[in-house]
Amino acid sequence: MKKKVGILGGTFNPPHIGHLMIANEVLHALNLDEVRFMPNQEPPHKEIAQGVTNVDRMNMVKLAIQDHGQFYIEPIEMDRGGKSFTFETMKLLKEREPKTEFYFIIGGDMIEYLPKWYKIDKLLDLVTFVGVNRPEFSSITTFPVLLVDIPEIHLSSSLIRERIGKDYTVKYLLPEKVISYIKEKQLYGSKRSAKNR
Ligand SMILES: Nc1ncnc2c1ncn2[C@@H]1O[C@H](COP(=O)(O)OP(=O)(O)OP(=O)(O)O)[C@@H](O)[C@H]1O
Ligand SMILES: O=C(O)c1ccc[n+]([C@@H]2O[C@H](COP(=O)([O-])O)[C@@H](O)[C@H]2O)c1
Repeated sequence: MKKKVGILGGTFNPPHIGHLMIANEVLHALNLDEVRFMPNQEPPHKEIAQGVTNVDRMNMVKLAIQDHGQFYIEPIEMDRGGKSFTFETMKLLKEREPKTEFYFIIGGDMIEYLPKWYKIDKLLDLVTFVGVNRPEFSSITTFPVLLVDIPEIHLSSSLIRERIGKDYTVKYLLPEKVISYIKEKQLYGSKRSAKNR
């Protein structure tokens, strides 16, 4: 039997419970062997908020996934310079692991963006896209996307960055270990002495 691997590509700035939940939902819905969290080096379509290094994003993802036996990190985009076009990445992964079936997991915002992805038609030959619903975005698309219905969570890394910047609570929105890392490194304008977590 072929190995079935989910890939959750993202900027993870920072990783939050939405990411963990969608990865776990898809893992079980499609009976995957594992899900790999794949932080991009340079997102093709947006700027990375300042003050956070690639190493910080990698470290935060590692901390976020460490308690789940079927979650792994995929460092391939961090190991390669330049913009992280998914087509280039998946071509490389397919060369390395020709027998693996890859399922690329995306939320509603990325489903809407699919027409603009680099070499999307060729990418569709390399992966099966798996879409999950996300509040305020549509999952309707003319592209072949396998939809997995998940409990919706109205949460984003942007909201977490904004709250931390205002010293407002983020407890339960991301793993405690990631919150401690953010405080320790004083990311997103957080202060070590912050009263709220
Ligand atoms: N709450 C959510 N519900 C469904 N999908 C999500 C959710 N949060 C993130 N995703 C999906 O996870 C993947 C990685 O997302 P990303 O790391 O960019 O987080 P984000 O919360 O969208 O970040 P930002 O607010 O900085 O743009 C994307 O495919 C995105 O659609
Ligand atoms: O290859 C592309 O053209 C492309 C365009 C937009 C997004 N992606 C990838 O989609 C994943 C989710 O993106 P994001 O912004 O939600 O972190 C991440 O792995 C991105 O590199 C890829």
